[in-house]
Amino acid sequence: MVEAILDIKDLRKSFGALKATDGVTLDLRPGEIHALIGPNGAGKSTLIHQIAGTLKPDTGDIHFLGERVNHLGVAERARKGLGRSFQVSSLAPEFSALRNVMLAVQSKQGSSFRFFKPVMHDKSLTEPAMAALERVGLKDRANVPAAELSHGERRQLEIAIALALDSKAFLLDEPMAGMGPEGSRQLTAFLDGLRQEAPILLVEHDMDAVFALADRISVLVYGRIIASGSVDDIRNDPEVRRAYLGDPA
Ligand SMILES: Nc1ncnc2c1ncn2[C@@H]1O[C@H](COP(=O)(O)OP(=O)(O)OP(=O)(O)O)[C@@H](O)[C@H]1O
Repeated sequence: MVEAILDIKDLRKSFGALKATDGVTLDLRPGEIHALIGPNGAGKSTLIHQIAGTLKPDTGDIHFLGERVNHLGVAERARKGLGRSFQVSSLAPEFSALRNVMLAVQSKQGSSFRFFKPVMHDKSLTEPAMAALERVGLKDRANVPAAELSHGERRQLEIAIALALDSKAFLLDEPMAGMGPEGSRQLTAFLDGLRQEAPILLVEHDMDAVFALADRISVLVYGRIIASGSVDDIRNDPEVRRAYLGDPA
């Protein structure tokens, strides 16, 4: 069996009486896009935040590249190669797109201060940062402050940062949100290729994108995975159709 890059076992998280994550077990294998779908409030973002390290699970295990990472903070997980793009952005809004990616390159190189070189002229930072921006289609927006980018462009910028960090897996929470049809098409094509580099756990409401991209789909309802399988399995699953895809009960 193929070793999973990311392995989640029996994860649980409650907010008061609400079981937002209720015993979730799933994995992410090399080369795949594993989509996580479910109705609003099903617990998709809560799950992604626990995997990324921004939220602490009550119980359960998260293994990344064979190592238990429950105790690690978000920055440490990112440095180990867990790349992410969230609904709530983690960008430095006043910095340009380029500078935001350069910060990631710099953190990966392990040097937080450079006394002898003005950073914006340091090619060891600017070149990989520009390359990452070019890959996500933001080269022409490199000098625009993150705060002035559109919602969709900020998502692209977060993916560029994840690329610059040499991510070994990507956690993407609704990357299509706020994109027009053309933007969604471009991002779909980009993610299609990205899976070769590192597998993607994709939370997405855009079902066209999910059905076009996913190798596997897991369906989350009330914090539980009610079904997991191929696109065809999920499309034809009567319980999924009732709970999520809108069939009458
Ligand atoms: N910090 C919190 N405190 C209390 N309840 C929370 C908190 N975060 C999320 N919840 C609740 O947990 C449940 C799951 O929310 P979550 O945002 O994970 O769902 P989701 O599937 O991502 O929804 P959407 O598709 O709308 O983004 C919801 O009922 C939500 O109200």
